[in-house]
Amino acid sequence: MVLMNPVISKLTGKLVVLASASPRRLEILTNVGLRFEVVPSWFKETLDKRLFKTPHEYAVETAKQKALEVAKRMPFKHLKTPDIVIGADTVVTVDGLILEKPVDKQDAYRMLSRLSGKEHSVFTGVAIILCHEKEDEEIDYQVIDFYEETKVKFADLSDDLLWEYINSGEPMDKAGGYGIQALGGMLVEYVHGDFLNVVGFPLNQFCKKLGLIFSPPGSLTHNSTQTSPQGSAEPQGINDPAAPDLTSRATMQMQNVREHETEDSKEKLCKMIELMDGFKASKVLFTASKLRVFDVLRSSKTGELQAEDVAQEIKASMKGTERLLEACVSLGLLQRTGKQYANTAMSRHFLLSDGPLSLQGYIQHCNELVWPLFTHLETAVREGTNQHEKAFGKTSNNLFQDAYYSRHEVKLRFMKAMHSIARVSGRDVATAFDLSKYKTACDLGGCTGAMAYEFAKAHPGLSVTMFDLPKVIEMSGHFRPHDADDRVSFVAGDFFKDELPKADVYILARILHDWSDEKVHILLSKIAKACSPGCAVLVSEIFLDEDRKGPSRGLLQALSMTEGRQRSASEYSLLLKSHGFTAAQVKHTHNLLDAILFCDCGAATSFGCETCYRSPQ
Ligand SMILES: C[S@@+](CC[C@H](N)C(=O)[O-])C[C@H]1O[C@@H](n2cnc3c(N)ncnc32)[C@H](O)[C@@H]1O
Repeated sequence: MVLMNPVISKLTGKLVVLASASPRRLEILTNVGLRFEVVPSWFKETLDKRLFKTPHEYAVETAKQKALEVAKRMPFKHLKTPDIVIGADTVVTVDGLILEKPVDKQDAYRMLSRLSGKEHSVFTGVAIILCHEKEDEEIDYQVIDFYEETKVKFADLSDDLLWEYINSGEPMDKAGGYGIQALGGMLVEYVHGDFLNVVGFPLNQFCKKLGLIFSPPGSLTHNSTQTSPQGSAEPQGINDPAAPDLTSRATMQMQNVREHETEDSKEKLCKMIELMDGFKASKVLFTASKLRVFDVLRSSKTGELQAEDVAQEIKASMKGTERLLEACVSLGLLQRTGKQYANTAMSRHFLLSDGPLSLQGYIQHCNELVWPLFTHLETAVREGTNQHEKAFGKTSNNLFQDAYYSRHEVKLRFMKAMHSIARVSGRDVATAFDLSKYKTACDLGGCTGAMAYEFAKAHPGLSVTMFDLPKVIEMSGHFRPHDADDRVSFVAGDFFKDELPKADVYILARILHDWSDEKVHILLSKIAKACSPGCAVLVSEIFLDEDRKGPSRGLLQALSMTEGRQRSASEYSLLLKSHGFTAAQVKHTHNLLDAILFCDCGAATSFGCETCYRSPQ
């Protein structure tokens, strides 16, 4: 018997297409009464997994590409336009690895023994493509996507059992090398989450999503009315004798749609207000930092002060101080009990000038340098140039030599800014990859050495040479940590002109984005020349999403850049590839900077390359 799901019934009369040849997905959807055509996708599953922050993003993107390929092909090859195309992709992940379908029995054995005795995750990404034919016969594709995660634990599996299972042939066409719905069920100790998700399709969430598309929250669920995804009401079922009064139902429906729209527009308004006031919030943070409000509160005996005491300490007016403190409370930078103000955990963490993770240096840089540049944004956009001259009355052909290092206090401020970001992100960058096989590293443009010290701390066998312009090296002593490691040494030079120190790993942290492709090629060719076979290059930057739609931190920074540009991980990979470096591993650290490790494994050993895992050549 088929239990007629009211949501599934909404699809009656529509051309629904499943863009998958998987018999398991076909069975799951047929069992709930869905009528559909199967058009297997021609999309090759070749997306570079390393470019995705999480396995589910990879699965969702693959599902989306599979479904879009079918949706776009059908009007030409099949001469009909589907209403809905469903795509799905299932991956298994364990120990940070994505397991796909095994290529042979040995591969299946490797996968299954990795899963033995452990919990792993099964992710299915699903994409629902709604195809709308427009008046000009163009087709509009609306994509709704989601994913489901289920945790599965395997029992400890003996080699005999594994080989018996592998020889049954079942693992070969299945992600992770097993099928839970058949013999593979014997391997499983427990399942947490949607079982059908492990089989290949998260039916429950799929139905919920269809419910949201065809009957958004608040609308009537009676199957004789329907709300389109855009929110317009469409009364149906005129001939249904059991249907209640259609006019009042349609009116209620419209009311619900309007409520929904009101909620939606309120959310949009909040977002707009946040954007309009964003600059005020930044300036409050900059000013409170510059006036040392957070340090003053910390150094009081009880950690809290009244507004008048703060005003006295920072030598400012009572009225202005009170307004500033109140604004800080509203932004979560301070807390207030009665008349007493105190730091919040966030400000204790990042805003005390001597804290290990202090962002004070960077905040002052934003206030004194980035802020004036942004006040000329309109001209910068019109002219396509950096507004250094307008903001500071000086041209800057070379950002570092002409702008940052022209005056002592500006140089110090810039170095403090770099230092604070390197302190906050350095540990995550330094520990992003296993560098234990390397003995020497060179941090090119290492500034204060903060990143170099983090690398030395994270890798006990590594000596790090910090290389930067002479004007920087002469001041780096100011930033030397009290427990400075003597495996860090300093060399002065210009990386475009001078010979680079020899090293096994070259670190480029926030260097390449400052330069045009042309300059990047000059620097990379110098690194390639200094490199011996087997050496590596570690690039750490904000990586733009591949579609350049985010992260906004990177795209906003680009607006005040001079000759440089922000790039995606694959753009960096292309630049390095032309100098013989292969992108080996990508790490999204969830901190301020991400990282890619490139290797020059042209002369890999007969065992293959341990960094990029390429087979022997
Ligand atoms: C954006 S900062 C990055 C600092 C550091 N790598 C970090 O992540 O904190 C760029 C660094 O490159 C250095 N630099 C710029 N041009 C250089 C050159 N021609 N030779 C050597 N270093 C240079 C600057 O002095 C500065 O320290």
